[in-house]
Amino acid sequence: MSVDDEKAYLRRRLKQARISLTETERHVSELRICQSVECMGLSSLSGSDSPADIVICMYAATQGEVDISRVFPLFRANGLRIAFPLVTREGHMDMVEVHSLDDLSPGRYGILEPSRDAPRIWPQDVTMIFVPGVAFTASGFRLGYGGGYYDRYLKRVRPTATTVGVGFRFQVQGELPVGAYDVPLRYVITEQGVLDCKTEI
Ligand SMILES: Nc1nc2c(c(=O)[nH]1)N(C=O)[C@@H](CNc1ccc(C(=O)N[C@@H](CCC(=O)O)C(=O)O)cc1)CN2
Ligand SMILES: Nc1ncnc2c1ncn2[C@@H]1O[C@H](COP(=O)(O)OP(=O)(O)OP(=O)(O)O)[C@@H](O)[C@H]1O
Repeated sequence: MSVDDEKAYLRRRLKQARISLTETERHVSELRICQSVECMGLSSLSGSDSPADIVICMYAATQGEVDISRVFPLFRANGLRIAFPLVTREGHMDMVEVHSLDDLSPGRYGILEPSRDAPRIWPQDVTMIFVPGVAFTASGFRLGYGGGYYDRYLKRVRPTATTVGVGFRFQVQGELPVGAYDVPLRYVITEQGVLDCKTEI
């Protein structure tokens, strides 16, 4: 199988598995995952930055991705700045600050997005970014929908930004086809806990 065929096969299989979860399975896993997302996000408050200087990038779940939006109110209550992806053109996205989930409306690919007119976050200001995906490895490699959006975006954030993949445990694969553009993530959160990708092989 060619690398592209292998990626296409994995995307099909894992997207199917994601939407096949029962409502209860999804609910239980999402609650556990959100606890880790909460801890990880709030850990950014223990550094020297004031909360207003901390920018956390979230995402609006689509196609059965883990929905982490329930942590939004807690992050906001702690004064953190939250941003969501906005597709700007094919293969490219920016992050836009969001004050309320009501600021989001359906955009490209039907995903909830912030307004095109709202100010963009400077990628160098990103403190932490939660990254959805179709598949991950314990070493932090990630397979997305194939648009290269996160691959390109992760190259623009500051090197000290904490990059965190979010998925269900079955999305963690032993190996994935790795491309030259792939930027490995620092952590991967699943319902079984947090994988520290620096210590995983
Ligand atoms: N929740 C979420 N938001 C995100 C991403 C993501 O992966 N998840 N992105 C990260 O990339 C960007 C959007 N990228 C996407 C790229 C392709 C498809 C998609 O559904 N592609 C179709 C085929 C193309 C089409 O419908 O035009 C498919 O997969 O079948 C969705 C999102 C920005 N926002
Ligand atoms: N930094 C980059 N500059 C130019 N092209 C890139 C870059 N990153 C990725 N690409 C291209 O984008 C396409 C998709 O890459 P890949 O299959 O790794 O996407 P993905 O990680 O599955 O998708 P996404 O990041 O949108 O979820 C590939 O053809 C790749 O060559």
